[in-house]
Amino acid sequence: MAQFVPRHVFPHYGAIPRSYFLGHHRAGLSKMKNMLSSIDYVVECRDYRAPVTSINPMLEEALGKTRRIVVYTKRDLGSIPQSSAQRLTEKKIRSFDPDSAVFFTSARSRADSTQIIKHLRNDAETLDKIVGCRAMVVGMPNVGKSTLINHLRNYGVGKAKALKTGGQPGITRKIGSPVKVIERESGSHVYVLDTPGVFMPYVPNAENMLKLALCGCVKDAVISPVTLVDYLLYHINLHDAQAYHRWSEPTNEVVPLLETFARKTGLLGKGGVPNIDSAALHFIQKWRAGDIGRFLLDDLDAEHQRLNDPSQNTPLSMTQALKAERMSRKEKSDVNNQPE
Ligand SMILES: Nc1nc2c(ncn2[C@@H]2O[C@H](COP(=O)(O)OP(=O)(O)OP(=O)(O)O)[C@@H](O)[C@H]2O)c(=O)[nH]1
Repeated sequence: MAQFVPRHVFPHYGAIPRSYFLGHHRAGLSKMKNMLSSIDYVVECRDYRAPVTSINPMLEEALGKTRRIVVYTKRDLGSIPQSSAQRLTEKKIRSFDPDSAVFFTSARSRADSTQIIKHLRNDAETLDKIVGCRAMVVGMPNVGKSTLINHLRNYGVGKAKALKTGGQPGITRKIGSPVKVIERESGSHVYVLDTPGVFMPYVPNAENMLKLALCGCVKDAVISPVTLVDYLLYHINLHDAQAYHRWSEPTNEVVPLLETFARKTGLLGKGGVPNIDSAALHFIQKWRAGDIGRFLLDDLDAEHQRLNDPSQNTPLSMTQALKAERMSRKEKSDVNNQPE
């Protein structure tokens, strides 16, 4: 049998939507900015599977110089615990933020969250604050902010879950009340505030939009699930084309893969016809649960080069991003209104 050759380039970035900036994102961002003067720390969450792509330049711009802790969430979905690959990956990720305290967390690991508690507890600059220390947890939608706060509370003060979490973005819509995560004898306790996930007004690079959608930062209905699985398949094949052997031989063809997947998992419509969209959503869910390989969607070496090359590294300001989003909407409506 001929040897399987994965695709080295993903062929169709064409008609992918590039924005998902909702009313509560805009309102949340503006409220966060107004609250900054009463905040000691920003805890910025990024997704471990897309450590560079899940940085939101809008948040970086808005939150400016406030002291920052960077937390890469969902570590369990991006690497194998204690492996040398994990150590190397995390060394590279750390190098992106040499001036911030950087943590990697998995909701399954108590030790990961405890490291953050230790850091906050020992922070000399907030030890003697009479009113206590306030940290605001920010990041893209669905990145795991509320989950992180629940864990910090549980491991810090032994209390049960305080915040609602869920598999789709937008569970948190407003800035929450302070949640105590550390008690200090001095009375300078540490409180953490949850915030609504904020997306960008416009994502200049269509591939980044696919990565963010796969990580769950945009609602599943925004991009066709079959396109998402096609893009995921491209990545899976580059890492381990055996990862889906339960359902299919290695393949670069998304529809036949989804047909066999639907047959083998019983996702059939009328007359036993495979339900392709439903199969695509289930396939993505399996990957999000860590069942079809654990790897990063970002190429860290390429990202490192890009970040060090000023000609390739011009993040859009909020105004530019909003303008780009308006232009893209106008282009779309012009195309739709053209006579046949
Ligand atoms: N496997 C895994 N899943 C996680 C982890 N952290 C969070 N999740 C899951 O990710 C989903 C989103 O988590 P949330 O805590 O609701 O995310 P959020 O950032 O508060 O979301 P918004 O309400 O959109 O702002 C939930 O299904 C969590 O169970 C993690 O470390 N590992």
